[in-house]
Amino acid sequence: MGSPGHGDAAERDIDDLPRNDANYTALTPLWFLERAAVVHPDRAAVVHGPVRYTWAETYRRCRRLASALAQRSVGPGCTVAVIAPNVPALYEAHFGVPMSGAVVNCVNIRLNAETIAFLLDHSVAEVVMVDQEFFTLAEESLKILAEKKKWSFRPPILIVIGDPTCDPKPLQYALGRGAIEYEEFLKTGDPEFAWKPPKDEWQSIALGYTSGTTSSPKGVVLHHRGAYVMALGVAMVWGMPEGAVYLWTLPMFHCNGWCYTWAMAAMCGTNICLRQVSSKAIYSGIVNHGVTHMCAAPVVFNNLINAPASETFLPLPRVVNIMVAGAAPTPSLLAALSIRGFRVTHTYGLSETYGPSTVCAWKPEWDRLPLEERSRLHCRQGVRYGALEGLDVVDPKTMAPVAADGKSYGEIVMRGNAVMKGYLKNPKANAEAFAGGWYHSGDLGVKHPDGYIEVKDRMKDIIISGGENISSLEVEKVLYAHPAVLEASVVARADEQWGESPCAFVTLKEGADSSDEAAVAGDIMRFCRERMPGYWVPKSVVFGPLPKTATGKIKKHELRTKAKELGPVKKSRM
Ligand SMILES: Nc1ncnc2c1ncn2[C@@H]1O[C@H](COP(=O)(O)OP(=O)(O)OP(=O)(O)O)[C@@H](O)[C@H]1O
Repeated sequence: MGSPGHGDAAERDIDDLPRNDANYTALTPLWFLERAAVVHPDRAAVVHGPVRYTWAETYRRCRRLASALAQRSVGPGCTVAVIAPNVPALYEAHFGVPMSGAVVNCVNIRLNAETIAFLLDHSVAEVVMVDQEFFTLAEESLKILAEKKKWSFRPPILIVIGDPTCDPKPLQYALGRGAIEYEEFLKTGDPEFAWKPPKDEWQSIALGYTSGTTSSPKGVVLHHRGAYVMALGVAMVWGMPEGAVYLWTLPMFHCNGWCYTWAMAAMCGTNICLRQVSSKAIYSGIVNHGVTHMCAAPVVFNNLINAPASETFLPLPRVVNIMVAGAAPTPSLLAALSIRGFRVTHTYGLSETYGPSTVCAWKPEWDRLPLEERSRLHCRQGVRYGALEGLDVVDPKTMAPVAADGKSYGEIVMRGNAVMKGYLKNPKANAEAFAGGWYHSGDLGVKHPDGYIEVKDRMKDIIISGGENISSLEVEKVLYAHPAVLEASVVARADEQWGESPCAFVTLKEGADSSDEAAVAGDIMRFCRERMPGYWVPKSVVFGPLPKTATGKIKKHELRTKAKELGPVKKSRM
């Protein structure tokens, strides 16, 4: 069969035009900073207490950082670890470190010294930048590392980040121990440093370790291309306007703040730093700084809606957009936020996908539905980001998509430019994670007839009772609707009769009558029985505070250990 249209193949050269320096450049989010400094040089870029840097200043500071690192031979192939809460230096590291060619590794500040020693060793960190409050933690980690490596230990360059909003003593201590002060380090760098973008967009920009809620930490490596694509993708999905004021309620060390670090430069917005997240600090940011956007795990927003009136500022002075992800929000949480005037966007993703990769894209026709129905639909994790090319729910063995019936369980898998390069030095984990040409999330979900996916559980969290799957998330949704429940988490407990049965760990709201725990537990079980199949109802309810990760996720593995300590649920005599 001849080719359609005019002429023969030799005459068509539509695909023969070559790339050159004028029409092709490696994608990187670093250019966003250069542009922000040109477009809005005087606009506040980073605000932290009395500290305020404009975009022009931020660009100069980042170039200084890159130059100071380069002068010490820190460049491509090197890793710079940063141990800090949400302070300006951590934001600057997202640009300054990759501008030197090196990779930024933002370390979770809630880890212990042994784990940090493991990470610094694994990533071969050449530089450790540490906030003054965490200096002794870093010192302890380096001591552990030195003991382990013995003669082969090459101490990294140790930089301490001082914070004028804090007690100066820890800073003085760090300086006395020979650490270089961050501001002094910056002074050694050139503010006009001619940084170079990566030659290849596949070059690594960031390394982040998984929090280890399901296994030991794995080093997730991200590239410049993915960071660029996602920086634009996360702004687009939210309809984020130019000049947005973003409150850092989400740790920047958690997947680079879901790429909002780089996105804020793309949008020439203002970053409001928060050392410590509290409901009071959030409302104060909204009132005093004009915050328009913030992200966090459900637990942060759950605290916000349950905050005492003295810490609350309602009605909100303007619409405040919040993005919730990191764990499943419940319909009751979404409804409560909506009633208070927050515009909620629900997204879902993992460290391995640069943060969120699905969004429960809102449909205008849902506006007409009753609040309860709206919240139920909104709890679903939704559809893929524009920045992700593939997402499905499949049978993990055959890779065949499950039926879009809202019932058939499968594994959620992703593919595209917003999927990590891989785990650092872990070929076995990479082979498993990328089996069949997809990234395997380890999350179980269903696909609804409208194409929206819904996470049902982590594969490791699903409860199998008498051969039936019970989604711990579904049980939690109901528990959160109980008027006395502040927080709840459900795990499997061994059961003599059914193999496993749900065990609920619950924290009660302030003011709830907890004098008779057995009576409250009975009431909770009754409440569940009226709203779910009998075999879903928790057979045990344990009261107390719930263990959480730095990002506010409930540590289910610790609860599973507690459930194990309780021993099996005895066979009931009928
Ligand atoms: N909107 C959401 N709804 C339900 N679950 C979510 C949502 N967003 C994230 N998650 C859960 O969080 C997980 C990703 O979390 P993250 O990448 O931060 O790893 P982690 O749990 O902190 O650590 P580790 O991978 O070591 O267990 C997802 O796999 C999913 O189980």
